[in-house]
Amino acid sequence: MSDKIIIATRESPLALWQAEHVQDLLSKRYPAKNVELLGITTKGDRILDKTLSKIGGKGLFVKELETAMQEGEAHLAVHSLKDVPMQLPEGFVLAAVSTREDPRDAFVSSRYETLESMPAGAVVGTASLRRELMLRSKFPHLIVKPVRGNVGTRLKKLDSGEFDALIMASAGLKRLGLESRIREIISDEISLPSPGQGALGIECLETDTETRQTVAFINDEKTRACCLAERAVSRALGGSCQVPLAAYATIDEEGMMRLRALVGDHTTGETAYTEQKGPWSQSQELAQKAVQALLDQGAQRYIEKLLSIQ
Ligand SMILES: NCc1[nH]cc(CCC(=O)O)c1CC(=O)O
Repeated sequence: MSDKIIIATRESPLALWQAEHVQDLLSKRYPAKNVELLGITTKGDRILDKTLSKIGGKGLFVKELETAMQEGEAHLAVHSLKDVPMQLPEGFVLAAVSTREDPRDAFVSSRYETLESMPAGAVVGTASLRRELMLRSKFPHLIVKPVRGNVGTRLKKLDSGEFDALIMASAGLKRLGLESRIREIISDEISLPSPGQGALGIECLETDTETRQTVAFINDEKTRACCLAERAVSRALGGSCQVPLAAYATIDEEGMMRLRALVGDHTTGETAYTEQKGPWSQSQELAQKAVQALLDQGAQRYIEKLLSIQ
């Protein structure tokens, strides 16, 4: 066994926190090993002037990390699972999915206490079509404005008065020690989370059995089943930032999985929604049922319309 483990990571503060977190877990588990980080700036980090859905989506944040693994410069990459494309490139696997930080969205504002209390015409910043759809369908009196950049950049834009509020992932804010910025955790009944939100995904080469075994202890089976069900729904429906889609699964004490998913048209707020329940051992079947239920409600119509205007 080699005595070094190299983790490829993006260099945003959140990505670094997450990579350092895994570095910590690995160092504690394997005190004899040297666990290092390899910071990489991805195309997604460099192009900041366009919305994510227009520049090609999630793949932009992981491709360079995958190249580093292919070229033997790193053993594994740590990602926010929700940023990982639904279909990994040939030759890569999700070696581990960690337990989740809070998967819900957060309301961040210095002007208003809650999303509900915002008056007509107030401006909410988000770069996510899923959050835009939620706002359009449930809070049509609010104005949605795109915001990009990492967590810190977005908060600066909020503080400079460009927006009245932001909707962001609670997980990112908590990890960065910015929990005090959260005015309200938005219920998952109001804002259904994104596939994989709050979980970390560890990616490595499929053939690298040593790394796969090394990181296996970080994997949480139930979280993995939930996230894979969510990702299966997303994959079947186009699976990218270009489609406003939410999918969120939980498993109760009796082992029953509850999978909720929605997809819609963020320009009108129209939404197809489904909820499926069954034993968590059948999570992939539940995902298929959810997809079928969404298609039965005309989900294809939203997806085609979106893809045609891009
Ligand atoms: N799309 C960016 C992104 N990717 C992961 C997180 C937060 C951490 C997570 O959800 O696991 C964020 C920030 C946000 O959506 O506000």
